[in-house]
Amino acid sequence: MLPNDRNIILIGYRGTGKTSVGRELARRLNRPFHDTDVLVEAREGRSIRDMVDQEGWAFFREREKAALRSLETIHRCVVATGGGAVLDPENAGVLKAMGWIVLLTAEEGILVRRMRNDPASHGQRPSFSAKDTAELSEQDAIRETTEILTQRMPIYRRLADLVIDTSSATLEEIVEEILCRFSLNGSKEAAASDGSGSRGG
Ligand SMILES: Nc1ncnc2c1ncn2[C@@H]1O[C@H](COP(=O)(O)OP(=O)(O)O)[C@@H](O)[C@H]1O
Ligand SMILES: O=C(O)C1=C[C@@H](OP(=O)(O)O)[C@@H](O)[C@H](O)C1
Ligand SMILES: [Mg+2]
Repeated sequence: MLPNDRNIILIGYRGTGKTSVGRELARRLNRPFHDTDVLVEAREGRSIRDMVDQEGWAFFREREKAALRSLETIHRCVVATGGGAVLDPENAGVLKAMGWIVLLTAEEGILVRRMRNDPASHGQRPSFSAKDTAELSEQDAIRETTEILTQRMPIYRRLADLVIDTSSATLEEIVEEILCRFSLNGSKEAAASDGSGSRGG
């Protein structure tokens, strides 16, 4: 498979833009787009919030893992993962094998504000704590986000081939950066694989 035939996989915390960037990136590349949250909700016929409220987080994580497994053999696609998908080491291995991994990051306060302003949060982002997200003060939500990011960032960074801070970037700028780096990366890989990169000046 040519390097640029690889899948592009988006990882990162809730609200970093994986779904929005992934959808636009797929459009620009004219490639299929898969969002694991959407796959899980479609298969279960209910929202993530209902799944978690009625069955618990473990139920959702099992369905998320199955959704990821169903994507294992795809090529030339763009995949947006849910922010917690990488926590399962088997999922991390599947993602690493699936393609080129882009980690999206943003400052905690920006993430909290984006999620509070996102209508999709109610159904797709149930609280990790006992209190409902909407009941948390902004400060408590920032504190919760900071705590969870402290645990997750090492996992995210270990998997990432490219890291983009989205805190003050527009969707367009992020997509352009990924397209540019994907094409550069692809030509480097192609050169390395056919040896043309070794003929230095
Ligand atoms: N770069 C950005 N600048 C401003 N708002 C953004 C940006 N990326 C995403 N958003 C907004 O943040 C919210 C969450 O985006 P989403 O793509 O669902 O993120 P994720 O899939 O990582 O949770 C949405 O309301 C989206 O419009
Ligand atoms: O970070 C997480 O554990 C989660 C992130 C969400 O997806 P987004 O990252 O697309 O919001 C969704 O999978 C669920 O609420 C769990
Ligand atoms: Mg998403």
